[in-house]
Amino acid sequence: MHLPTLLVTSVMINLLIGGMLWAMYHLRHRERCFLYWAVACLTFVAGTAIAVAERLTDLPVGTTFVTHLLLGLSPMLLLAGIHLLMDLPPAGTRGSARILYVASVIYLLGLAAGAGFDPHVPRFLTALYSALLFSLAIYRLGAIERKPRLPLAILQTLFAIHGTLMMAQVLVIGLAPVLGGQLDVETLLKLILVNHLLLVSATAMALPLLAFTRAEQILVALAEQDGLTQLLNRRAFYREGELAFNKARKAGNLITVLMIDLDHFKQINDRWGHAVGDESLRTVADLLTAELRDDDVIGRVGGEEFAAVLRNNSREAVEAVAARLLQRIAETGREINNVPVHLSASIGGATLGPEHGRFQDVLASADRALYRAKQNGRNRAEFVASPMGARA
Ligand SMILES: Nc1nc2c(ncn2[C@@H]2O[C@H](COP(=O)(O)OP(=O)(O)OP(=O)(O)O)[C@@H](O)[C@H]2O)c(=O)[nH]1
Repeated sequence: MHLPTLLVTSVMINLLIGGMLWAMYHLRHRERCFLYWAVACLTFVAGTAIAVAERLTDLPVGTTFVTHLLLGLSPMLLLAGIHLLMDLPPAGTRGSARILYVASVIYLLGLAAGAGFDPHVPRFLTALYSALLFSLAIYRLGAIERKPRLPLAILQTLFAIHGTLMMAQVLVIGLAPVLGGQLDVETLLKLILVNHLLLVSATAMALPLLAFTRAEQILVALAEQDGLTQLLNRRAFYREGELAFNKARKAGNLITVLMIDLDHFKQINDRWGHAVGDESLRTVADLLTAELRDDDVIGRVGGEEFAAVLRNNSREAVEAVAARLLQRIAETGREINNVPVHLSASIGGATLGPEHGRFQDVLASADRALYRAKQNGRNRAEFVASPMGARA
């Protein structure tokens, strides 16, 4: 392996990838994560180029410091780009931020103190610092809740291999003085460098994949969301409800559908205006989200009509939930936007029974119960009697 050839190849690959990311930054309406990643590639190129120049000419001592500063900055920018893309706080959690600051200060001081003495010292420090950054990146990626799973798993794997490789470099340099002639340090370091180059290229390919799947995920979420209340829209609610129905059927569990319709909503709009009407809808949506469980399915299925699928509940428990919802809607909706709206709702409920062959059948039963609640004076809940729903 000819080292200058390796380094020049590295510069070329990173220039190409950096250029590609730079182009993506412009094509993707200046999405800043691409800029960070492009600059990460370019700082790596600059660091490597200075390292080559250092080998070929007699550059002053300070250049080693600058070289490694750039090489250490590169994974840092990579991590910052991921934070931007995934809407994570810039420095991560308080614990990881502290680790990052302390490590960065030690790294800088170590570089400043050791760069002039032995060429292996800055390589040792940069590898150690990079390994730490890769570990932090794995940790931060693991903590992301809404995941585009595949690209995140690919990136975590690449970071794990890269971090291990950097630790191997640390070990090789660290053990060299102890093992003396038994270790062919230069050959091992070249081997690590080749793998490092491959990993840099693979990581740069995985980053746009992460950005694109993330963008698609956001678009899909928007297409399934009701713009006013952020609840599931009708289509998404039906799909999720059907999934819950099929799961419950298979497992022999209960589910209950609640149809929740606001009372005399037309009058609220007519009397107080659409802004108050909209705020009332948002208030009820927030209330449903707060009162129901995380794994319940909640949607806005019509203008002033909401629906929920409650999982694994007995009829008695669901009746108590409905009563609590009515009470909370009346309490919270007494005054909205400083006007006495006196909001109330009617609820129709149906628990999965043998007569329900499809999810739509449970919905139809809940709709009939809702009709009864409206007929019987509103601000109340009615349930469809079901042979299976009665026991639990
Ligand atoms: N502000 C606002 N109003 C809406 C929205 N979607 C539907 N509506 C209104 O909701 C009202 C629904 O009226 P109706 O279907 O007659 O029902 P209601 O007045 O609630 O009467 P009952 O359901 O019988 O108690 C209509 O006036 C719609 O214009 C919305 O997104 N925002």
